[in-house]
Amino acid sequence: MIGIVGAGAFGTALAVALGREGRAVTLWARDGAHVAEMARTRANAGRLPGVAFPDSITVTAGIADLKQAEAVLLSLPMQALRGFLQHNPGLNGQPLVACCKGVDLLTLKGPTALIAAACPNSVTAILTGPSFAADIARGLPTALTLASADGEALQHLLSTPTLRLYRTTDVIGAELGGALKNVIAIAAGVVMGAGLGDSARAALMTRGYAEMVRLAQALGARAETLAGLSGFGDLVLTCTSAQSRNFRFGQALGAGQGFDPTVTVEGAATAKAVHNMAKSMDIDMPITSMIAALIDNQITLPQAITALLTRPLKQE
Ligand SMILES: NC(=O)c1ccc[n+]([C@@H]2O[C@H](COP(=O)([O-])OP(=O)(O)OC[C@H]3O[C@@H](n4cnc5c(N)ncnc54)[C@H](O)[C@@H]3O)[C@@H](O)[C@H]2O)c1
Ligand SMILES: O=P(O)(O)OC[C@H](O)CO
Repeated sequence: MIGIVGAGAFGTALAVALGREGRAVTLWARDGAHVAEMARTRANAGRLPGVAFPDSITVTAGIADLKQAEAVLLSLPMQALRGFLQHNPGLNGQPLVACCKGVDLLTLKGPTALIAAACPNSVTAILTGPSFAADIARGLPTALTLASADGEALQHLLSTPTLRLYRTTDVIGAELGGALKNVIAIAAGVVMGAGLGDSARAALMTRGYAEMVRLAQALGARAETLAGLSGFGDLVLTCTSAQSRNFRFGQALGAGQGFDPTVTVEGAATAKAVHNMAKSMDIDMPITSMIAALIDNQITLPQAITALLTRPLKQE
């Protein structure tokens, strides 16, 4: 049995994709009423409308029901992961696969470091890469990165004919790719929302990628990991699709409009965390820092655009 923590869009989509292949999946959610509704309707109308649960999915509000899982996928928003782990020490010892993208604002740790700190007896991994929950749930072809010190068994456990997992041991590179691209996706949304055009977005994505690689390499990641699915691949997807919540949040910011605060926008907190991290390491991340300042209302949109366009001319 595969355990999944978090019945949001992504956790539910993974449950459906794996369940459709006949694999037994237990999907945990914290809210008993939500679990009861999913059990009754065999769907998660709030997060993944129009997708029926295969028979092999069981839903539960009891975390102990995941005790026998071959692996537990943690599909929670990044800023909720640390608290969840603190309150559920019983997971220690089980293989734990982070499915979240971001950096914890308080500790400046990524998901696998948080898991390793809370559950030192667990094998840890991260599943990341370009994938919208709705696409996965519809059975559309998707390729992801599974990063772990030794992820071969997990790769086979979690791959399906339409959900193809590529394996790497560069955990830090894979998780930073997923975390940092969300910040650049907000910036790409700002560019489009402010009406600066497709050429400006391409420039932003390219310079954004340069700063992603700069920080990741300084933290020990391999540049080729950033060039793969979890970095470049996810950057392209998220910066160019209105399916992305990070992109849509940026669009609203750029257009001076409000945005539903209940929608998960991982890049917002991660922008602040990465800005703090880069500052302490004396690494230049102008786009990320601009987005952090913009979200915090420390600068206005015209000021942000002017600051980026008037940076000293330099070699590419
Ligand atoms: N949605 C996608 O297309 C997609 C694709 C790839 C990766 N991801 C990643 O998956 C992670 C989860 O995103 P999502 O889209 O499923 O978000 P979501 O907003 O759809 O769902 C988040 C779920 O987590 C639950 N939750 C929040 N705080 C919790 C807590 N403290 N304890 C227990 N449960 C809690 C919520 O009730 C909700 O069910 C994010 O890091 C995101 O970047 C999402
Ligand atoms: O909707 P977003 O912006 O959280 O993006 C979802 C996934 O990360 C895309 O790979």
